[in-house]
Formats: sequence, structure tokens, C-alpha cells
Amino acid sequence: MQIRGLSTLLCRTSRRLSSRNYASLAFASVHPNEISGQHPADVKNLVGGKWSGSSKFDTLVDPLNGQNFIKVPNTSQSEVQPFIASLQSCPKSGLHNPLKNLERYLLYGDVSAKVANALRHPKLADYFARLIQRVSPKSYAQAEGEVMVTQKFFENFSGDQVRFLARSFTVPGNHLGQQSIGLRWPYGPVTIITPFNFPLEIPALQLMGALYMGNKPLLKVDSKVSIVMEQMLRLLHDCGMPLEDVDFLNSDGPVMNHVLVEAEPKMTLFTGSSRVAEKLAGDLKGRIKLEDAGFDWKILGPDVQQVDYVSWVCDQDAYACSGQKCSAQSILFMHENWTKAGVVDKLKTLAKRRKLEDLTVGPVLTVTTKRILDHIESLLKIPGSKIAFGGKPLSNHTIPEIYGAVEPTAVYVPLKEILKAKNFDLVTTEIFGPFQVITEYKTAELHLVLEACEKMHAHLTAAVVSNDVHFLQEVLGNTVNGTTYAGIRARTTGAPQNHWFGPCGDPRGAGIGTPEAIKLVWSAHREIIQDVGPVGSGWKTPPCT
Ligand SMILES: NC(=O)c1ccc[n+]([C@@H]2O[C@H](COP(=O)([O-])OP(=O)(O)OC[C@H]3O[C@@H](n4cnc5c(N)ncnc54)[C@H](O)[C@@H]3O)[C@@H](O)[C@H]2O)c1
Repeated sequence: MQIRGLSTLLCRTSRRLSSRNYASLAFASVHPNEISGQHPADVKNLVGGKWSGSSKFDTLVDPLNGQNFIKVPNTSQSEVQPFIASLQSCPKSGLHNPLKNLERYLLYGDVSAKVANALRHPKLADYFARLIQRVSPKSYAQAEGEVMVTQKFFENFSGDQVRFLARSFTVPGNHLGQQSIGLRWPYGPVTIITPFNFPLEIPALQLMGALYMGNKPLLKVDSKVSIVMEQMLRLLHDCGMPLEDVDFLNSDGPVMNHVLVEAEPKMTLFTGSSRVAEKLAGDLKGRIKLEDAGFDWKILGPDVQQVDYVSWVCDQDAYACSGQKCSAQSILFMHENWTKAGVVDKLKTLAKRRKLEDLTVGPVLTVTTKRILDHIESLLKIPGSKIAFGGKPLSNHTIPEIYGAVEPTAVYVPLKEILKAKNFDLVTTEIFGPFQVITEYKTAELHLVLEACEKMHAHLTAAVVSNDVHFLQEVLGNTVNGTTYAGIRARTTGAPQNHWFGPCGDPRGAGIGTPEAIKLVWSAHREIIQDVGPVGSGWKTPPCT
């Protein structure tokens, strides 16, 4: 009965939505091109199915001109009780699981299909790309790419694909009537915390993974960019997601920390800096999975080929989105054959093409100009270090001082100096901006490169640029990064929906995007051993053992 009722509802909703024209953007409460100092936008919280404000608001400044342009709730500790209560209202067995409310697997397959179709509409894709650009300035191609990955993800989990995520298995038991059934079980109340740099892709993909597996999530996106996810939630509601399924909180970090400690969610997914990740791992007593900082390396192997192509990939990896991708190339180990082939000059030429007008370089949202320049100065004190290119603040701009504005920069540091204990932490500090360290090695020094990779703490993405199979074997066999590209076309960035993205080498490491990532992060294994008999007619009580 329940399922028939639901399918009638889905059919009706499908008919209604197929005639809906997303060119009208009826679901949206803001328009990216209209947000300005004169017409600031308002972001809302969502709890228990109702949109609401808070007693205090933060006013965000436009990263490109410093105008006050968005008001975001700065929810205080005294206002978070409804969020805690809403989380605690969800049982540990979740909103659905393989033995409860099965129709919700179908509901989410249907919601995903509708969102995927909606995002195919050029006007809607443009809407989200422009909204991303307003709060996290990056080139249109990069912002559009984020929307496309999100659209494909929704397509991937349309129809029956949500219930396939919860596929179980059985193993025959010891006697008739006995079998063990392995199930993917939700955690129930869960929280998701995401950073500023991918305002749509990271929260949308993790949120949907949590929902697909039967959890009830409270979502907290960095307030600087939460307007994008607020609008995405409105689109999800428009496409049939029940209003009460997701709560959405805008607050500072400490208030969210308080919610976590009070509400005790059964699982938290944190994407952001390692500093906050480690604090939360302690506060939550390990009930957390992490996608934290990336100090991502690329090794150019001894076989030089396709120099222009490889140089272009290096430029994109280090400087697209102004280096504000967790997968951005942080250090480049160049075999001497590549330096002889002029790769550094090519990188310099490519980096010079980047300009503020088209946002191929732009504001750095979490590192100030001073901090970046101070870091460069500290590196230059290391013997043999030098600026390869860049190293100056951007000129002729109106980026406010709270943000960073520097040219795409590379600092050369000799390999042997990098490895010295007094320099290593400094050289491998993640600067979340258009900045990388470059260095050179000879064939006989590959072990030093591998030693550097071994000593690093974050193992997110990496690239081994070579088609020399034995070289690849040696490097891949002795390293751990969770998303490692290998081959002459290898890159460090590019986290599409079609492959796993996440760190390795840490039992708390999470993933994003693929069925494996969703199952690992958002469900636990439960085994039900059915033993229904019959008991043999000749059974007698045996001696005790
Ligand atoms: N591994 C990945 O997939 C991935 C993806 C994107 C970014 N990152 C990393 O994120 C970092 C950049 O983002 P950031 O500087 O905004 O990170 P951040 O750690 O400062 O903030 C991330 C989120 O955590 C919240 N937060 C801060 N303190 C908190 C607390 N005590 N309790 C609960 N929530 C808290 C913030 O409000 C924000 O929403 C970089 O280190 C980058 O490498 C990693």
C-alpha cells in the first residue's frame, strides 16, 4: 500500500516537474547577477522543515570589490537547541534502511533524476556557476565544471541506483534455515561540515550520499559561500526532497563545535583544514571521517615527452582556482631531464597568462597577501632557494585586505635542503593560494624524493608523470596518496564524479563521489544471522560444554 501510494505521488510529481521550465528559476530566492551593496542577499537557516533567521547576522564582503553584499545568520549558541533536537529526533536506525521505509530509496532515486534533469538546463547551470563565482571567485570554466560534476553525480544516482547502494549479500549457514545477511546500515543522525572552495560540489555530493544511505544530516557549509547550498536545498525541495530531511545551520566554527558535542551525531564528515579536523576527531571521540588538508606532490619522471602538454597540466594543477583546490599541486619534483627541456620557463609563460579580469587568478579567501609573502620570504632564507616566477602582490585591484591577492608563484628549494629537519615543516606547509614549491632531482636521487613523500603528513592527491612502467612501479609501490594519477597525462586536480577522491593512509580517511565512497562514509556493516529452523525432530538436549 505504502509503495503504491508513493509511486502515485512520484508519477504526479514527475508530470508536474517535466512541464516545469527551469529557465524561470522559480525555486530560487536570489539571483547572482543582482546581488550587490545596494541589494544584499539574505541567507536562511533550515530546521525541522522551516526556513528561519537568527538574532545576529554576519555581513559578507564581495571578494572582488569589498562591498557588503550578503547577510548570513551568525547563529549563537543560545539559538541552536532546535538543531540539536532535530538531530536527536532521528533514531540510530535512520530514516530508512533495508528493513524500514524502503520506498525512500526510490524517492531519492527520483529526486536525483529530477535534479540531474534540472541542472542540464543551461539557464540553471549558468545560475549555479555564476552564484559560485560571486562567493568563491574562479574562472567561469572552473565554476561551470563544478556544476557539471554535480549534475553528473545526480545522474549517476538516479532511478534504482540509490537502492543498489544498499545491496546486501547472503552466505549459506551451517544448517537448514540459517544464513548470514550482510547489510549496509545507516548511522541515523549525522553532520556534514564543508569548506569554502567548492561551494556546491563538496556539500551536495556528501549530503546526497548521507541521505541515500538513510541518514538524517545537519549540514554546515562555510558561511562565506553557504548561499550556494541554500539555493541547492531549495532546488532539492522543488524536486521532491521532503523539507524535514535536511537541517542547514549557518554559524561560526565554535558554535557548530558546540552542536556536535551536545547532539552527539553518530557520524560526522568533515572536509577542511587538518587543524580543525584533529580538534573534532578528539571532541567526537573518533566518530568522524576526514577529508583534510592536501600538500599534493607531482613527480616528473626521467622520460621527457609532451613537454607543452605536461607544462600546461602543471600550470592548471598549481594555479587554477587560484590554487584553492585541496588537490592543488603544492610541490613539483622535476627530473633534471625536464629542467633541461625548459619546463620552468614554460610554466612561467603559462602563469603570466593568468589575469584578474577573467578570474584565472583572483582573491585568496583564507590566506592574506602578507601571510603568503612572509612564507615566501621564509623559504628564501633556505640556502640555494630562489623565486622562479611570481612572488609579487597583484596590482590594480579592489580585492579587500582581508583576502589575499598575489601573482601565481613558484619558489625553487634544493631537494637536500627540503629534507633537512629544520626546513621540512616550513617547505611542506600548505599555502591555500596560487603558490608552489619546485625542486630538481637526478636519477640516483629518486630515493630522496620518496623520502620526502614518506615524511609528509597529508596524503590526498599525487601525480607521477611518466610512461616508464618500472619508474611508475617504484614510485606507486612506495607511496600512499588516496587519489594518485599515473602516466604522462597525470594531474593532481580534477575530482570528477567518476572516480574516488579522498586521502589514504589514515583509518579516518573519507571519500567522495563514487558508490564505494558513499557506502564507506555513510553506512556501516550490519550482519543479521537468520536461524529460523526447523530444529530436527530427533533433537535432544546435549551435555553441557
Ligand atoms: N580533502 C578534501 O577533500 C578537501 C577539500 C576541500 C578543502 N580541503 C582543505 O580545506 C582547507 C581550506 O578550507 P578552510 O580553510 O575553510 O578550512 P577550515 O577547517 O577552516 O573550515 C572548514 C569548515 O569547518 C568549519 N569549522 C571551523 N572550525 C570548526 C569547529 N571548531 N567545529 C566545527 N566546524 C568548524 C568552518 O566554518 C568551515 O565550514 C584546506 O586545508 C584544504 O586542503 C580539503
